[in-house]
This record gives sequence, structure tokens and C-alpha cells, in this order.
Amino acid sequence: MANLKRYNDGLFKLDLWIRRLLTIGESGALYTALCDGVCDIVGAGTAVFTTIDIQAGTLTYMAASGGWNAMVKGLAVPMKSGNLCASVVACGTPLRIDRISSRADSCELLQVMDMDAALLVPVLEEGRVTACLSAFRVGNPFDQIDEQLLQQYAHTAAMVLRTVHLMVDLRRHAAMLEEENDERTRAEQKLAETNVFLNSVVDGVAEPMVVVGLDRRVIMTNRAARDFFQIAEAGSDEACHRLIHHRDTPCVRDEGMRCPLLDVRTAKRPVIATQEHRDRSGDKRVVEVMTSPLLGSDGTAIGIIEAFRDITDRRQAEETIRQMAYYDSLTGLPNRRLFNDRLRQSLALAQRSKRLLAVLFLDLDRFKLINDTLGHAVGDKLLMQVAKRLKGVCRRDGDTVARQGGDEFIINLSVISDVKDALKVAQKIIDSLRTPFVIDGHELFITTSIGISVFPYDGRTSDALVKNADFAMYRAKEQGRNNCQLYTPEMNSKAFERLSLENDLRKGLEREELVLYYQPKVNVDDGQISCMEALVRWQHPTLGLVPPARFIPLAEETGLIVPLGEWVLRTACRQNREWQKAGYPPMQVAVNISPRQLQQGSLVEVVERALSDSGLAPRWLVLEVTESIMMDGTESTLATFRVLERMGIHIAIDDFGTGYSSLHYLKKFPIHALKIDRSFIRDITTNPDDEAITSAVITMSKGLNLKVVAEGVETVEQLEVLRALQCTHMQGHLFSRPAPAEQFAPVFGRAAGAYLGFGTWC
Ligand SMILES: Nc1nc2c(ncn2[C@@H]2O[C@@H]3COP(=O)(O)O[C@H]4[C@@H](O)[C@H](n5cnc6c(=O)[nH]c(N)nc65)O[C@@H]4COP(=O)(O)O[C@H]3[C@H]2O)c(=O)[nH]1
Repeated sequence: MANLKRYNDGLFKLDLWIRRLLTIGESGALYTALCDGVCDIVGAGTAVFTTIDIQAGTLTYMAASGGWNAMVKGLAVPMKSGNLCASVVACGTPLRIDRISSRADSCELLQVMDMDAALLVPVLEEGRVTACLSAFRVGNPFDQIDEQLLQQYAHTAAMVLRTVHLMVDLRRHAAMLEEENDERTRAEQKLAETNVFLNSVVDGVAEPMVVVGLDRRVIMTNRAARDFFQIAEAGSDEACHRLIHHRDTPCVRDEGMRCPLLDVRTAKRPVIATQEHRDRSGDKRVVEVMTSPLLGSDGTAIGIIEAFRDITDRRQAEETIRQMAYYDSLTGLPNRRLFNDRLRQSLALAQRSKRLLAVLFLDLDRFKLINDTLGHAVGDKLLMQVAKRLKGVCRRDGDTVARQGGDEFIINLSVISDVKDALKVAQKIIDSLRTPFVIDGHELFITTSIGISVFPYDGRTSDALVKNADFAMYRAKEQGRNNCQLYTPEMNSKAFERLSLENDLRKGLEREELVLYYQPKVNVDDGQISCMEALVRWQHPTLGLVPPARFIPLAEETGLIVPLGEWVLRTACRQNREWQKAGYPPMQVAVNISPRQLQQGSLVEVVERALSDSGLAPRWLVLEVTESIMMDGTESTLATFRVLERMGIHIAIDDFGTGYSSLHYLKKFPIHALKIDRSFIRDITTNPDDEAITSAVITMSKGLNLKVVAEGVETVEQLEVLRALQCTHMQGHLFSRPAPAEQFAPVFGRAAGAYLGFGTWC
């Protein structure tokens, strides 16, 4: 009865401990409670829970009851055959030991525990021994009831342990899942942030960018691209030819539309191409597309990245520059440079194909008259209309109509079969100009003179052909204008050179190629500049600075001296006035007047205009004339001189001594000064005759109350002789060579008297 009661009590306790164990969710605490349960159920002094790792061959003390727990917990020992637990594992049945000390296989631990009796039961999981529950006590040995209770406890505990282990595993899994979930959320968040960052970077790029897949679908676009191509969404997944080129089918190379996708796949590197697109407002834009391959993580191409740059403005600027460099801004025709390029190309072709080529050189007849009388604006419009008519005549491919400059045009007939063809074209041009031009209400008639040169007869280079066509054009002018002339070798002679120089001078006057140099006349008494003589120079575009000796006689012969002389007069008066305004010591300016200007009969008006336009007072102007003017002069010359004198203008006789040296005329004409020709001065120190003549002229001049100026003083010795002869005014290289006006400013600034350094100023 007592045993039954003990057994029932034990079962009751067992039930309580099992319930308690089920409330513990953590393994460590569970094992300790398990051991405490053993002590309570079977009345043990202490209990130990040991797990077995068969494969590793170890026993691990997982927990012990009471104070032993801290000592044994976690202790792993090899599963030796002498070990009590090992015996339980080996046979899989409980083991009861009444006197531990009598057992040879009791382990050191038990000996330390100093226990008498032991009861060990296996803990089975799915039929395998996985652990051992051991109860120990001092005194009474364990009996059958204890063994049954402990076995029952071990059996139930095994289920609890499994349940708890499952729950722990579940919890661990749940925690791992949660952690994984958090990690995924964090990764997704990071990805989203990266995407926002990348999109804002890509959107921040000012140039349009489009990413296209190998299937031609647009994967991505930036804001600039969406704006430019009017795409609604960033990755619209539409085909690129639709979105970008507004085509139903992909771009095909043979239609002249390069396909960047194909290009990049072929080249396997970035490719640059030019495309045309329409912008929002429908305007045509020229776009440069830089296409690069888009590579996947394994390095294979998965698409392309297209970066677009609008180069319309750059293209326009380039076109403007090209236009400016190669085209005439007034008529829009090719200019001389482009003409020469094209002529060289045509020549190479003509040489290869052994064909003829013609150059036509045109100059409009009396165009200057229209320009001068009706103004530049009308002249310009006339040139534009002439250009149009010329283009209308020369319409064949390869022909070039160019403006050479001014009223000159030049035409290249790149292929002709006969010289007559060139003559026919020239005649057509002459005919085309017959119909009058109506400009600003004026009906204008203009004709042209045309010179023709033909390759290979009249030259083999572009320069020779142009030059010879130019010569032929002069001949056409000579022949009475409004005609055409074929070049002949005789044209290339001195006479033609002169003719061409005359023509150049005419143009030079229009193009303001003339410049004035000045040479001072010095009063050696006080060292002051008393006068500046204006001496004209011609800044020829190819010949350089041409001296007057080369073109003044020609200008006189052709009458060009009249406009030229007027220009010199006006420029010199204006310059002197400017020097005065700048505060330099006042001095006269001397201008050479040619006989032709006097014969013209308008010298007085020209002088009056030059003075009033410049604001120069007449007393600061000297007109230098040669002796011959007085000798050849009629009463009208005398009358002109008298008017000029009354105006307050001074008149000087230039190169005195080389002509008649007539005293009679000196008395008759209102002369203020004499300039002794430099041929007397040159040898004045060595030739007593020259000295005597010079002395006589000086004495005579003083008698007539004339100022004397010695020309061409080059040395100090000449100066000393002249000074001894009482000549006070001198001019020559000793003081200064003729030089441009601006070079004298520093000289004028010097203190009075300092001019006589007798060195060269400029
Ligand atoms: N060897 C030498 N020569 C000196 C010396 N000092 C001055 N000369 C040169 O002598 C010439 C003096 O001018 P000119 O007798 O009127 O002779 C002038 C004048 O008759 C004419 N000329 C120059 N400008 C004009 C102009 O505007 N109108 C007209 N109608 N004739 C002009 O051309 C001529 C030559 O002018 P340029 O060549 O400038 O030559 C200038 C001058 O440079 C010197 O010490 N030694």
C-alpha cells in the first residue's frame, strides 16, 4: 500500500513537473528544472542531465540540480566504456547502482559527489538514446518504483524536450525570417534611394540621354530627352525608332539613316553620328549622337546608351564663318578665295580629261559714276542684281560666278568644247545686261567689258589664267567697252602693264589705298617746323608702298590726278587742322598741285571745300606748283592764283632752277616762296657753280621778298653752306624723311629749338 501511495505521489509530482517544464521556453533553464524534477520525484540528493553525441563520442553534462549545476554545466567528456552514462547508452536500459563505491566504472565526478546510490535512465528520441537522466543520493538505494517513475519522467520529459526544442527552433527560424525580412526591406530601401539618386543624376544631365535595349525598346530616358523628343514617361518601353525618329520601322542604313544600335554592335565601341530631329516647335535641329555599348554584369552587350548634343547653333556658326570666308557678303556669290579653290579643282580635272576651260573677267563700265551720283546704296543694289543676272547666264554644273571685288566679277566655265563657247557665254552676259535695271525708282543702264582666257592656250595655272583674262578685259575697255576680248600674248606687254596699273590706281583711289606722308620744312634760325609737305604714297595690295614717281605721271596723263589731288588736298588740310587741335605749334601744310588740276578750272572751289570742311584757316595752306605752270599758264591760271592769294593761301614754286627760272613770271604771279631744286643742293659743297646759282636765287628772292626753301638737304656741310648763304628754310633727309602723320606727334611735343638735332627724326 505504501509503495502504491509513493508511486501515486510520484506520478502526481511528475505531472506537476511536466506542466512546469512546458512553461519554460529556454533550453538552459529547462535542463536545470528537469534535474530539479528528478530530485523531487524520486527523492534524489542530486540529479544530472547528460546528452550524448554518438558520432563525436562525447557526453556533455547539460545541467545538474542544486549547487552542482554551476560545476558541471557544459562539461564534455569522452564516452569511455567505463563511464556509467556510457553503459546506459550502450544497453539502452535503466541502470540502478546501490553502492557506487563498489563500481569500478564510477566516474571521478561521482566520487567527488560522494554519493551512495545511483539511478540512470536513458532518454529516447525516436528510439535512439539521445540523453541520460541520472539520480544520486546518499543512503538508501533506489528501488523499482523509483526506476519506473524516473523512466516515466524521462519518457515524458523527452517529449517536452522535443516540444521545447521545436519551439526554440521555430522561434529561431522566426527570428531569422524577421532578420531576413528586415534585411530585404533595408536593401529595397537602399535600392530605391540609389534609383532616386541615379535618376536625379541622369535627369541633371543637360543633354538628352536614352538607353535602348537590344530589342530596340527604350529602357530609360532622362528629363532632357523627354523634353526634346516629347516622350511622356521615363521608361516608356516603346521602340526607339518610334519614340526618337517617329518612324514605324527601324532605321535602315541604306536610307541614309544610320542605326546607332547596329553601328555600335558592329564597331564594339562608342560611335558618333549626326542626326536631324524636330524640336517641340517643329524646328529642324542638327544633333550629334554619341552611342556607347551598355554592358551587363557579365560584360556582354545588353543595349546602348545614346547621348544627344544639339549642334544646330554650332553648325550655323560654322556655316556663317564658311560663308564669310568664302562668299561675298553683298551678292552672296563665291569670293576670290573660293573662286581660286574651285578654279584649281577645275584645272586639275581639265588637265586629266584634256578638255578646255575658260576664265571670264568682267568689269562693269562706268559703275563708279552710278555710285558717285546715286550713292553706295544704289550701287550695292545694282551689283546684287548684276550678280543675279550673271548666275542666270552661267547655270551649268561646275561653273562658278564669283565677285572679285568692287565692280569686278570673274567666271570659271569649267568645261568648254571650243573657244567659241566662251565667246558665246560672254555675249550672252553682255546681252543679259541690256535690259535696264530699276533700282529705287531709277532706271539704270550698265554695260560690261569682258576679258577671256582659255586653258591650256592662255595659261596653265589659275594665277596665269586670271591675270591674262584681266589683261584681255583692259583691251575690251580700250576697244570702247561693252564688248569681250580673247586674250592674246601681245596684251601681256609694257603697255598692258601700264594699263593695268592705271586700272589699279583707279580702284586704289576708290578703295582708299592712297596714304599721305609728310616731310617737315625747318626754319634753321629758330629750329621750328614751319611747314609740312604732303607727299602721296600708294599702298598697293600686291606691289606694296608705291612711290609717287611711279604713278603721278600716269595719274596726270589719265586725268586721275584730279580726284587724287583733291583727295590729297582734303586729307592734308584735315590733318593740319587735327595737329592744331591737338595743340601743336601751328605750321603750314604744303600740297603739290599738278598742271592738270589747274586746267580743270575748279581748283578754287576744291580748295575752298577742303578748307571749309576741315576748318583750316587759308594762311596755313601752301600750294606748290612747278615753274612750267606759270610758263604754260594762261590768263586763267593767273586769275586763279590771284583768287587763291586773296583767300590768304600761299603759293610756292617747286623745283626752282630746273625750268626757265624766269624773273618776269615771278614778278607777275602772286608767289610767296621758292624751293631751290635738290639737284643744286646735292653738290653745293663741292661744285662752286651750284653754290653760285643757289646764292643768286637766294639774293634774288630776298629782293622780291620771297621766302626761299632749300630742298634735299642731306648733310650738315650742305646746311652750313646754305646758312652762310642766308638761306633759313630747309627740307631734306638731314631733318626727316617723309613719314606718316602719326610719327610726328612726339617731335611736335619737343621744346622749341630742339628740332635742330640735325638727325633723322623718323
Ligand atoms: N634724295 C633726296 N630726296 C629728298 C630729300 N628730301 C626730300 N626728298 C624727296 O624729294 C621729293 C620732294 O617732293 P617734290 O619735289 O614735290 O616731288 C614730288 C612731287 O612732284 C610728286 N608728288 C608727291 N606727292 C604729290 C601729290 O600729292 N600731288 C602731286 N601733284 N605730286 C606729288 O612726286 C615727287 C616725288 O615725291 P617723293 O618721292 O615723295 O619725293 C619727295 C621727297 O621724298 C633728300 O634729302 N634727298
